[in-house]
Amino acid sequence: MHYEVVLPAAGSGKRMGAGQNKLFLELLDKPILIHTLEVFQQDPFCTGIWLAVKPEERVYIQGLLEQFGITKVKGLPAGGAERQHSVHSCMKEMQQVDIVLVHDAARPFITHDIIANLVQSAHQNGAAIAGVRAKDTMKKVRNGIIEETVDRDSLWMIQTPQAFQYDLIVEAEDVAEKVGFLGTDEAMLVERLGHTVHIVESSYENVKMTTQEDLLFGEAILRKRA
Ligand SMILES: Nc1ccn([C@@H]2O[C@H](COP(=O)(O)OP(=O)(O)OP(=O)(O)O)[C@@H](O)[C@H]2O)c(=O)n1
Ligand SMILES: C[C@](O)(CO)[C@H](O)COP(=O)(O)O
Repeated sequence: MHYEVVLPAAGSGKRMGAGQNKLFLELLDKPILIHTLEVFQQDPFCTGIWLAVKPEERVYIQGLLEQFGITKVKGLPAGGAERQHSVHSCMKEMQQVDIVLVHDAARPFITHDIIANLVQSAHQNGAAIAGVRAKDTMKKVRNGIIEETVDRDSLWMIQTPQAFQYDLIVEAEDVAEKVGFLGTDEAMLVERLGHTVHIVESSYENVKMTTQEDLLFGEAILRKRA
């Protein structure tokens, strides 16, 4: 089952504190962005990549694509103020396909087997997202006081990729924009339409490079996989 992937890469990396787009930081030998792009460049079922970028970074990124032989990129639309807007800008340029994956460019350790499971589930069910079971006890806190301990057995830590049948994610993004709804992932936009979203068990290695500590974990994963 073929798919196209949307990679939002237009963030500011505030929590990383690198003073630049965190996706340009190198893990061992190349930028985080290239590690992520190479997964999809090498996946035979990926027929196109859409990269949401900051306009001022477009030329630099185009240079990286050429340097590392990333040839599947179909477009570099301008990202928006929020991650959701960056994804939507790619969806507005993408032509009809069967399955669309949305994947944080800041998650370079996704694997082909998890992608394949997500694509298959989205093909069968309409929507499927990556996640792993919560490892810590989770509690609701208000004003520094524990309000509720949430049953951990039903809690998952949600990741990307998030896979959707094309028409479903287009409708969800368009409706969200129309009503001004802002979610922290694409699944929220589909859930609010009343559509079921399936979970596909992912890996604890599929970590999002968000803070400095994540870089240490990331380089350890690369060394383990070498
Ligand atoms: N307006 C935005 C915000 C985020 N992203 C992208 O969405 C992914 C996940 O977002 P996050 O990890 O939060 O990245 P940043 O927003 O850059 O990080 P921070 O919140 O620390 O500033 C990243 O690949 C980031 O580049 C994007 O394309 N457009
Ligand atoms: C989409 C996501 O990666 C799922 O966990 C997460 O919500 C992105 O959050 P961010 O603050 O935009 O990185």
